[in-house]
Amino acid sequence: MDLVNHLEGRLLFAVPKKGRLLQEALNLLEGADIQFRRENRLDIALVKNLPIALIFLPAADIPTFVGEGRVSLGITGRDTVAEHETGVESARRERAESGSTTPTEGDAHQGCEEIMDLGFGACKLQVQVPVKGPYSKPSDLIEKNIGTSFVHLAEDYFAQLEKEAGISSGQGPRKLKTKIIELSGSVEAACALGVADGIVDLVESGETMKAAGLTPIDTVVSSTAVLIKSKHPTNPQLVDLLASRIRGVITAQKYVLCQYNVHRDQLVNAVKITPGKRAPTVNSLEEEGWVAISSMVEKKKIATVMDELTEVGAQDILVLNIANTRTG
Ligand SMILES: Nc1ncnc2c1ncn2[C@@H]1O[C@H](COP(=O)(O)OP(=O)(O)OP(=O)(O)O)[C@@H](O)[C@H]1O
Ligand SMILES: O=P(O)(O)OC[C@H]1O[C@H](OP(=O)(O)OP(=O)(O)O)[C@H](O)[C@@H]1O
Repeated sequence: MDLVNHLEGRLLFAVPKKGRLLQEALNLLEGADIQFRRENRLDIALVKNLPIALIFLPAADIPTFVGEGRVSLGITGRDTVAEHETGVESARRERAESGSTTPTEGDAHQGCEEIMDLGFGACKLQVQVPVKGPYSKPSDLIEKNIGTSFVHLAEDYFAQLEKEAGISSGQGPRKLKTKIIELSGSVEAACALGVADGIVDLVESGETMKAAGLTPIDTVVSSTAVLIKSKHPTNPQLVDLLASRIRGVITAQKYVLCQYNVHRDQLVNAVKITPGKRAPTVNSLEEEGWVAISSMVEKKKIATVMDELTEVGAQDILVLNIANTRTG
């Protein structure tokens, strides 16, 4: 089937085609009951149960498609959104300063709006230097060579440093004294191979940089995966519906339901321990003086909460996983 000709009337939703965000993004789509089958080697998949087409794109390109309004919705890293928006802004500024009338990427750009943090893909874009080297603070790298895949964020960062040091006359790559070298991957190898004095690259566990003999000296951006939308989506109601479903899945993943019985004398203390998202549900038990409480609790806090409930005399404490939610 020629899928490209079946996109009419469908909301386009961009999903990372590979890499770190792919699996978690697919899990979210499944949780939101977005049903599709991706044919081998095809980067478009029609959704069976909703008027949506999924477009599988490199995570770094998704802000371009969404920002220009070609695709209405996307899942990508906040770092890629920041890089794209910074690039557009810098192109606009350069153009305005030069008085040029040649169209640039920024002309088609309406902008991306972040709908929500998706809670996975946490990483930091950091300035890294060789452990056994002469650089210990970011300003030591002014006028040096910097390797990165995030050229616009790096340019902005060093423009700011140069300004603070009283070296540069303003922003923009042409005025920068520090040399930003664009690399598309394995950025951590650049220092050891003599291409760069320092790098600006993503770090999660820190293992890659440690193995490459590098150490962080600053963080440029902290990132997680985000759901973004274009300024003028083709079907705003469907965007809201999908956002609501995805929010429900994320909440379900983040919380558990805690149920227990406690004596009415301890009700105030118990409610302090499990205040719930809105408020706990409290029901009377058939047994005189006792109540049954059920409340949503953040998964990461549940062990401590159970300890504290036990201390106030709670009994029959049960913790249940939540399959899905729609909460206020
Ligand atoms: N080590 C990491 N830990 C967690 N998230 C990361 C990590 N590296 C990257 N990310 C996140 O995942 C996004 C996609 O990066 P990833 O390297 O997986 O993409 P990719 O499309 O495979 O790109 P490339 O081919 O350049 O590696 C990044 O923009 C960032 O938000
Ligand atoms: O802190 P860590 O958990 O070790 O992760 C950091 C590494 O992950 C990313 O690279 P990726 O594996 O995507 O490879 P690439 O940059 O060479 O494409 C990033 O560019 C670092 O190299």
